[in-house]
Amino acid sequence: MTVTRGLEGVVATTSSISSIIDDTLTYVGYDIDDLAVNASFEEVIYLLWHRKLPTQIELEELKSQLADNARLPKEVLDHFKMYPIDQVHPMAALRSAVSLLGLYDQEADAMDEQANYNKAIRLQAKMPSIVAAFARVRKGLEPVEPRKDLSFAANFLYMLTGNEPEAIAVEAIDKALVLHADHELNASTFTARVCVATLADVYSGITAAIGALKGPLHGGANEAVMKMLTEIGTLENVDSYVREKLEKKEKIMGFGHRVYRKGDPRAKHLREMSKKLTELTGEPHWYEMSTQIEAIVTGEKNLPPNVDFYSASVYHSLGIDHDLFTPIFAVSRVSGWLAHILEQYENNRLIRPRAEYTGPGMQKYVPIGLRG
Ligand SMILES: CC(=O)SCCNC(=O)CCNC(=O)[C@H](O)C(C)(C)COP(=O)(O)OP(=O)(O)OC[C@H]1O[C@@H](n2cnc3c(N)ncnc32)[C@H](O)[C@@H]1OP(=O)(O)O
Ligand SMILES: O=C([O-])CC(=O)C(=O)O
Repeated sequence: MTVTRGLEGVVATTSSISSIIDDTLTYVGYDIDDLAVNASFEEVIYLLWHRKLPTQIELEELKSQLADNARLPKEVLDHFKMYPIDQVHPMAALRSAVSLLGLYDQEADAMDEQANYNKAIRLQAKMPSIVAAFARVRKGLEPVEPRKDLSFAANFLYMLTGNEPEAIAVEAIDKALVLHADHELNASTFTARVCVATLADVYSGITAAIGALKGPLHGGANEAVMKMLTEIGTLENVDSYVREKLEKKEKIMGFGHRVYRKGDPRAKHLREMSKKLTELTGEPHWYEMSTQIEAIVTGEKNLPPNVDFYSASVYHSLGIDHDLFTPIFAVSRVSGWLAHILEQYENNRLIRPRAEYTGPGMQKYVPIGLRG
């Protein structure tokens, strides 16, 4: 047996959803640079699920299906009030709420194509409602009902704050959602596919994927980046902080990638947004600190920033609580997870690799009374 640690370079499936070749990311053949500038998140959802861009009529239909399904069942909202609110990370709340949603979906275990598509719509529609409602309930505020006249991105911000968001904030969130939507066989998507390849239901797959995204080596890195920026505090502290960490062989969050070598093509869009938003909020130091960190880490380790690095200062500039950064990633990535789950069901085979055993050789059972 040959063991490939972390499955690096192992090709575990075929997929027609997204690809990363020579540091270029495409969704269904469309370059992420093109989509980031031109497409709305709703168009991207359609693209990932149908492998084609929607016509105007198809887009309107998807938007109204999402709007019609955005309300949360009362049971989920009531459940939030039972959580030990001070200790619960919003990713844990999201993971639990998605699992709970499955209990109230009468089609939860139906496996036909239409039922699975219906569940995809419901989950995509309800994820931002869960994140926004939890964020409010934990502050003692009432959840805000979703509106049918707003875009997906605008509705999310509206449910979070209770106010109609400014155009610049909607533009930033919409672009962030487009950029995070899918990424080939990343850890959380692989988790979702492994889970549903047992023919488990869609809710199980998404619950598992949220768990995988939560870790700081994956989606949790965006929150960790903001923690680092806050700890550093000022431009003057950047140099010593970063060099000390590198000397101690500690990781700088938001840098490095398993697949990209020259750089993550999504990072430049978020860098640009970070510059614009931090200037607008009168806090350019978050961007300046970030670029200085980038210069040191790239210079010393030849490690470029990944998608999580500049998204931190973008979300911070929008006034979003730091522990909601990863849940926002999930609100976007659920579109990719769902596309992969539907693709897995279309041509399923159980995913079951092997492990090379490194424990002791054959041993004889010793009754408990005779053990030393
Ligand atoms: C959406 C996303 O999931 S993007 C990734 C988000 N995660 C992060 O930003 C966390 C920080 N980055 C990392 O931990 C890694 O780069 C990962 C997890 C993204 C990729 O991991 P791997 O492909 O397994 O690379 P691995 O961790 O083995 O690193 C290879 C080498 O680069 C170094 N390295 C990798 N990332 C970093 C980093 N961020 N800071 C400092 N050194 C790093 C490692 O220490 C290692 O050095 P060594 O060979 O001297 O021991
Ligand atoms: O692909 C990966 O390993 C991680 C990543 O960048 C993502 O999921 O967006």
